[in-house]
Amino acid sequence: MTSTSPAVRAPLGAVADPVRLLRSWRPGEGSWFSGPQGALLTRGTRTRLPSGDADAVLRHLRGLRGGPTLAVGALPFDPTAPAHLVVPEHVERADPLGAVLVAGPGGAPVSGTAHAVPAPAVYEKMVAEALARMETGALDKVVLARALEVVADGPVDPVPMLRELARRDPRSYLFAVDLPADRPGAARTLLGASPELLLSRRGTTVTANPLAGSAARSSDPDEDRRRGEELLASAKDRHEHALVVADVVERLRPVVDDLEVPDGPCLVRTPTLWHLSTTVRAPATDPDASALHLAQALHPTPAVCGVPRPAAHAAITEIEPFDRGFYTGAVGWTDARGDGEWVMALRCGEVQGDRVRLWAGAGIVPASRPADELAETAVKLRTLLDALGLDEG
Ligand SMILES: C=C(O[C@@H]1C=C(C(=O)O)C=C[C@H]1O)C(=O)O
Repeated sequence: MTSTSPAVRAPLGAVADPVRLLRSWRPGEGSWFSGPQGALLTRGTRTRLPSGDADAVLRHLRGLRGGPTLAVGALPFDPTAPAHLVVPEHVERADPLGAVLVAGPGGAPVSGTAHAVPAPAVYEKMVAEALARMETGALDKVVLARALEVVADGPVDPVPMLRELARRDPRSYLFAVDLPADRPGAARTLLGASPELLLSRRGTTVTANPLAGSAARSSDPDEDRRRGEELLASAKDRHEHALVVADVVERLRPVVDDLEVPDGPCLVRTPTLWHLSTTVRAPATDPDASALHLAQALHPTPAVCGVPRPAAHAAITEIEPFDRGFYTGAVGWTDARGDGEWVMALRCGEVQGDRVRLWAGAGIVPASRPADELAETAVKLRTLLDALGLDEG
């Protein structure tokens, strides 16, 4: 059995007040993660890990004496690209933000311009191109994304953005990951409010919660309920969802025993969208299969890539006009016991200096229509645009 520091071993009980902890996050100083199981704030960098190799990371963490024995960071969409993982100097944990009202001033509206990459009409052509590839039978599903480049009139402060994301959806997986700056003096932060758990391992339980299949919410409660029910009954969305669950199950089965898989999806909601959701669970039996190992066994799932994976990955590389970087990768932590939580890097943006880049994608299957998929990405972009107080343009 490995020894771990009290900070890491502490149950996710009340160690600190989550709202106070959220308010103390500062860009360039550490990272923030919160979700239904609790909140975690890191400060400082004790070691920057040279690679995301899960065996090497677990060995490193188990060899540490004193200080936090966990690594936090981000895995890129492309599993062959470098991960960003650090062992922090300090870790503080707190209860979940839950429904706690994150009071105080909301987001600070940013003034500036947003430029779509590519233009919306080009995104529709990208979807049409994916549909043409599907006709040959080489591709069953692919997730295609687009980006918005915001150029602000001055430096963008991610602190009020994080608070605003928390205020709007305290139950989401909220994150602000300190990334290595690529310009001197400007902290670089990946921040967002994701609805999707890639994988967690806590004590004796492994959990994955793939989402796929989406519908915009409505401010009218009857219409909102109708849209949720329509999504749950939609053959197109259930098919899109089933492809993801099948892949997650196929990749988890060899590495865990006794996987529990529900018969069908249920609905989950964010402030702007309904999603189809399936939670799969298994007992955690292998002490050396850490949360990072298991997350990497799944990533990239067809919720963000497609089926078959090689053809979908190739389509994304050829059709999307940018490198996704950490968007549709995963953010989170893994510790010396093997516990950890990795969340899909979705509904997020990267802030550095006066620039913010936001992304959103949609799963394309043969029954998809380009205009609907464009509309879905527009709704997904709202999460970050609302935190910035901006419109798409
Ligand atoms: C790709 C994104 O979301 C993913 C795609 C979904 C879909 O196509 O229905 C739903 C949830 C996510 O797995 C995104 O938010 O950018």
